[in-house]
Amino acid sequence: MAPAPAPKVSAWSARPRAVHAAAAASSSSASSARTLRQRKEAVLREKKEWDAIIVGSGMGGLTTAAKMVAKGAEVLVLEKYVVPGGSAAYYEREGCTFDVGSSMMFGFGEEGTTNLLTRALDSVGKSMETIPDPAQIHYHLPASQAHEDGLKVAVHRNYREFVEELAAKFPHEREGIEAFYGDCWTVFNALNSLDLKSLEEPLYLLGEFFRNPVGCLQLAWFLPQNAGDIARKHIKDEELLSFIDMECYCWSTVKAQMTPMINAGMVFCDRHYGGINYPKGGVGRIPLVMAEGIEENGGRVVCAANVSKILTERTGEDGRLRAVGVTLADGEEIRAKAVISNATRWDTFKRLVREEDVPRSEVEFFERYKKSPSFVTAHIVVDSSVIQDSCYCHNIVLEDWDKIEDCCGTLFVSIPTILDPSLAPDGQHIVHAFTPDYIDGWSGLGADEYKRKKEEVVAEMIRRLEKSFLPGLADAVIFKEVGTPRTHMKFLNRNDGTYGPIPSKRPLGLLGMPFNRTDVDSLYCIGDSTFPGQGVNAVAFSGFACAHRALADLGLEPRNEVLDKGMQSLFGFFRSLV
Ligand SMILES: NC(=O)c1ccc[n+]([C@@H]2O[C@H](COP(=O)([O-])OP(=O)(O)OC[C@H]3O[C@@H](n4cnc5c(N)ncnc54)[C@H](O)[C@@H]3O)[C@@H](O)[C@H]2O)c1
Ligand SMILES: CC(C)=CCC/C(C)=C/C=C/C(C)=C/C=C/C(C)=C/C=C/C=C(C)/C=C/C=C(C)/C=C/C=C(\C)CCC=C(C)C
Repeated sequence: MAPAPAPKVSAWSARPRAVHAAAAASSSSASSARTLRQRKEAVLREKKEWDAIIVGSGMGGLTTAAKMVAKGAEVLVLEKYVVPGGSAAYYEREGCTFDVGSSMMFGFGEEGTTNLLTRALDSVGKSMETIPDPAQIHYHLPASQAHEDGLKVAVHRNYREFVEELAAKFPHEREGIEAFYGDCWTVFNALNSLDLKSLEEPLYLLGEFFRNPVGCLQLAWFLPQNAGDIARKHIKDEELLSFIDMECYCWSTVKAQMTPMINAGMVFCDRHYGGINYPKGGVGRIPLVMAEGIEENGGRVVCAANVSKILTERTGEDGRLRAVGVTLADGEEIRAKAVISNATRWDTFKRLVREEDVPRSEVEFFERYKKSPSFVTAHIVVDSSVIQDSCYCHNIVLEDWDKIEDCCGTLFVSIPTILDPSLAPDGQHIVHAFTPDYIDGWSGLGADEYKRKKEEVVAEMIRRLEKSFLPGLADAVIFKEVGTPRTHMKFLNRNDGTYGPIPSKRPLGLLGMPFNRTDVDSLYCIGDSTFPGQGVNAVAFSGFACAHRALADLGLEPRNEVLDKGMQSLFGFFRSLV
């Protein structure tokens, strides 16, 4: 994840990106700000009350909006930054288009029900050209007695090819490998047979149960389990178990024993089923195209609109607390029947909601989950001669198994120009290198010290890349832009720049993760602080689920009040066990 100063984009508009960028290039920053302000004022004059306001236009927010406008709801998305997308946005420099953070797209295939990005676009009448990635990741892992030159494994798009490659490195564990990934397929096939909607909506849940009891029971079985426990049932080799830890860590930022099995099933199979697919023109195209579709379906996506408070009132005979709208940083109040927050839970309940209104359930969430680290990221433009033809787009580098979870331990590297050369000028490649780090080490530094520390960290990244698979990298660098946890905090509005929540202690699978409703009526959460957690396809699921639940509460989808109440109590009971 990354990045740097604001892209020179003048205003959000429902136009193709080329037009958008061209408009940007011709605008001064003062006129950009004016255009954004004028558009915001015009949109706010359109209605006195919206069906739903969505705070933030990350992929969680946009997916929710897309599913809601498709059912006729009047939805306003408010984004603090100048373009939509959050972690999936883009910026442009020196003729290159950089992905701010997300670059490995799950859920972008053609088949099944788990391809949530494809389906969210489809719901607003949009589709995108994608480029299939032949491998999800190429791992460059520590050397051992058995693997003297380091453990090198490519996770091929073709499942059998991947299993054969791994089994060739661990022949004595062939059965364990087949059994562990086989369990992952059981999870995935069950997920991929459901019409994915809100688990908080009992009519839907009962319908799915009667349609597909085996799939639902399989999911219920795996729901409280973690990937590490299942792996340990089948596999004994410590090096292979460390490999499974890395397979989990590189997307969940925790090892296998802390990673919910449902999520592992999703990630370890979607990469072979639908495959990893890169959107032509860069990841930042997805939010632009989706926002365009939302607007074409009557919704509004307004940028440079910073929400400073979620408005609550005690209304109705029951006197219960309800969210009734938001206040913007410029003091403007906007009313809505539902407020949906795509900000992290820390930002939502420690900044946007008044302290006296924070429900007990949210305090418990802060006890169960803590903030994962942020990232130091470098977008490096290099002479293309340094990237060999055999190089894959996504790579992981680790030299010492004990350092997998350390700050700056695991090094992630994407080279998106391998898939889409149009992102950089001819003869150049983009190397996006990033490594986990906490805000603490970056807070309170003076300007010179901050700059020096950035240089040091990036020099070390380049040194490691030269040693592992990019010899000659240092001499090939043309341009580099470095982001730190401070950058993430500032531009992505994420508390301490965190990548998302991680369990404070060993979780019961996904049971501790809250769904979309909160204990403040009409206030919902989406994004990575809700079920099923981090990841673009995961936050897209939170959007599908939240849209369904909120539409039911607005009377735009079927609901049954008695069953709803029973379900709420049941979930409350489950969570008290956790
Ligand atoms: N696949 C990858 O390579 C990769 C890499 C990085 C991140 N990701 C994933 O992306 C996920 C994040 O998606 P998300 O949708 O939950 O969140 P997000 O952080 O992407 O988007 C949240 C949006 O809300 C906006 N916002 C926050 N507070 C606001 C306020 N007060 N007013 C107006 N706007 C506000 C932010 O500016 C941001 O645009 C992470 O979980 C991570 O896993 C994936
Ligand atoms: C209620 C009861 C009791 C029962 C019932 C049962 C049932 C029915 C259940 C159901 C469930 C469900 C539906 C679930 C769902 C889930 C999901 C959808 C999930 C998803 C997930 C996803 C994910 C996790 C993803 C992730 C991803 C990520 C994070 C990524 C990342 C990446 C990165 C960081 C990059 C890397 C790079 C390089 C290597 C360079």
